[in-house]
Amino acid sequence: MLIIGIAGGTGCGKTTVVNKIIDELPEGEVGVISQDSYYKDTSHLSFEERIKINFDHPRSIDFDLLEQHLKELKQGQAIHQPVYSFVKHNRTGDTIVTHPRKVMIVEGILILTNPELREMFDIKIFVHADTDERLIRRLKRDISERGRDLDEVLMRYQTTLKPMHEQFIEPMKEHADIIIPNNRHNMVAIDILRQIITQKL
Ligand SMILES: Nc1ncnc2c1ncn2[C@@H]1O[C@H](COP(=O)(O)OP(=O)(O)O)[C@@H](O)[C@H]1O
Ligand SMILES: Nc1ccn([C@@H]2O[C@H](COP(=O)(O)O)[C@@H](O)[C@H]2O)c(=O)n1
Repeated sequence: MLIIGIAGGTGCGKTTVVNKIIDELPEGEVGVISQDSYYKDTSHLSFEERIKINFDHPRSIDFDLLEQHLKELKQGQAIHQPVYSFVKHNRTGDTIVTHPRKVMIVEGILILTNPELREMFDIKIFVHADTDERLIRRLKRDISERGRDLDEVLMRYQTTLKPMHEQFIEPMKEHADIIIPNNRHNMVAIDILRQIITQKL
């Protein structure tokens, strides 16, 4: 199994890059684990308490479960990946059965901050897009898909997104094997990745 970690700030285009890689490789060869599925269970908190959580800090992620699941996949076992709701700010209680594949991609803003997880990646990728570009994309996406409004996104941006990005995410470029510039759609980078993956397989 080839394990690829794809990190980068919110809105940089991680999910988009992952989907393009899936499109480029034979069907059924690629599986995906999203860090978003591993936000800690917050069922014990009220909604008002949940919205105050700093979702851009590594402590908001259940890295133990993420690591355990990746190990199980590596051993050939299927896992139950939690389903996360950005509207409820909590896991839904549902899970998706994720089967081991020849290529497993782990994507998320903070996945390179965890040393144990980092060790498990055969290839570490950092997707880069400029800060203003990411904020514009985030605004559009969170308003259309995640039930947010302008004030919510901007408040979160100023209080947690920007400072956490500078403290935890941007420095992780140092650990990356490949940095993909993604201010515009970058099909050349996807093609190079496809070649690297095919060669390694
Ligand atoms: N290279 C790009 N150029 C323009 N828009 C993009 C690009 N990559 C992604 N997007 C858009 O930006 C938004 C956020 O992208 P997404 O892949 O969800 O980012 P991430 O997973 O890193 O948060 C989506 O609406 C997506 O369609
Ligand atoms: N309840 C939540 C949980 C997370 N977020 C934000 O999601 C971002 C990470 O997801 P991407 O798909 O953008 O990589 C992160 O920046 C969190 O602020 C949220 O808004 N609400």
